[in-house]
Amino acid sequence: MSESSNRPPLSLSPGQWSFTRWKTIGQLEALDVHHPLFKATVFLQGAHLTHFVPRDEADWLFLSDTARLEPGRAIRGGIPICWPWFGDPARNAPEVRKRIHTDSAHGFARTALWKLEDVRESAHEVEISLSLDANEDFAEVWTGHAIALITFSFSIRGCQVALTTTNLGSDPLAFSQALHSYFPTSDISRSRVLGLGSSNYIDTLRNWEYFSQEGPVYFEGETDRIYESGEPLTIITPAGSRKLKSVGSDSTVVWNPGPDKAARLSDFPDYAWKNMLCVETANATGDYRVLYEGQSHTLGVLIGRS
Ligand SMILES: O=P(O)(O)OC[C@H]1O[C@@H](O)[C@H](O)[C@@H](O)[C@@H]1O
Repeated sequence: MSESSNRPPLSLSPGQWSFTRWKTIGQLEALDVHHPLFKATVFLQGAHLTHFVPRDEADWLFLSDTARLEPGRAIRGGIPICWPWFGDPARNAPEVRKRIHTDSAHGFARTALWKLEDVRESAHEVEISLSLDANEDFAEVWTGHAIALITFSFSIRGCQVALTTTNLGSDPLAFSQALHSYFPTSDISRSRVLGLGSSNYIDTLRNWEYFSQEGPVYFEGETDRIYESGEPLTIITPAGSRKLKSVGSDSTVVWNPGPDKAARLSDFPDYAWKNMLCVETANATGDYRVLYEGQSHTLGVLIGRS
C-alpha cells in the first residue's frame, strides 16, 4: 500500500505535519493536504474524501456545486462511505436488514463524526486513517458493535481507500457497504465503463431484474445497476481515463441520476447529471459479508491512471 520505508512515528500533533492542516470548510472540520505532488481534502464527518488533485491535473473526484457542508448532512460528491448497509434497508438480505431500524439508505457512517487515528507523511505519500466505533450510540438505527477503520493513501500515482470492518460483538455481523465514488466527466453521453462486459447485473430501474452486460456500460439517461463483479474497471471520459482496482468486493454499483432524478435529488443542480458518474466499489445485495466475533473484512479501491 505504501512505498515509503522510513515513515515518521505516529503523530497526531498538527505541529509535526508538513503537508496536512486542519481547516473549517463550510460548517465542517476537514484535513486539507497540500503535498508538493498532490492535494486532497478529507472531512471528519463521514470520513469523506471530496478532492484528490495530483499536481497539474484536474480533480479526480466530482463534487456537486451545491453540496452542503453541514453537520448531519451527507455531502453530495467525493466518496461517501455507505456503511454498515448499502442502499434501501428493505433491499438488503434479511440478516443485514434485521439490524436496521430506519428507512434511511446507505447507513449512518456518511453523516457520523469519525475520529482521526493517524496522519503519516513522506516525500512521496500521505496516509490518513480515521475510525468509527459503531456501538450503542447508534442503537436507534442499528444493532451491533463494530469498528470501521478507513485509510486513505495519496501519492502522485493515485489514491487508495481501504475500509476495514471488525466485528466487536459476540453475534455474527452481517453488513453491506460501498465506497460511493463520484467521478467527473465533461459529457456523460461520451463516457463509458469498461470491465463489466461479462457480468450479470440487477437493474434497479427495471423491477430489480437480472440482465447480462455485453460490452461497455454507456449512459443513456438514468442508470442504476448493481453488477455482480469486482473485476478491475476503466472509466473513459472525453478528458481521459481512470483505472479502478478493488479488493474485498464482488459487486459494483454504476449510477447516474439522469435528468428527472437529478431535478429531485438533494444538493445537486439540474444539469449536473451530465457531468458525473458513480462507480461504487461495493459489498451489495447478495455480496453482503458476515463476520464472526473478532473477524475483519477490508473493502478497498485503488484509483489510478490507465
Ligand atoms: O441520494 P443518495 O442517498 O446519496 O443516493 C444516491 C444514489 O446512490 C446509489 O448508490 C444508488 O444506487 C441510487 O439508487 C441512489 O439514488
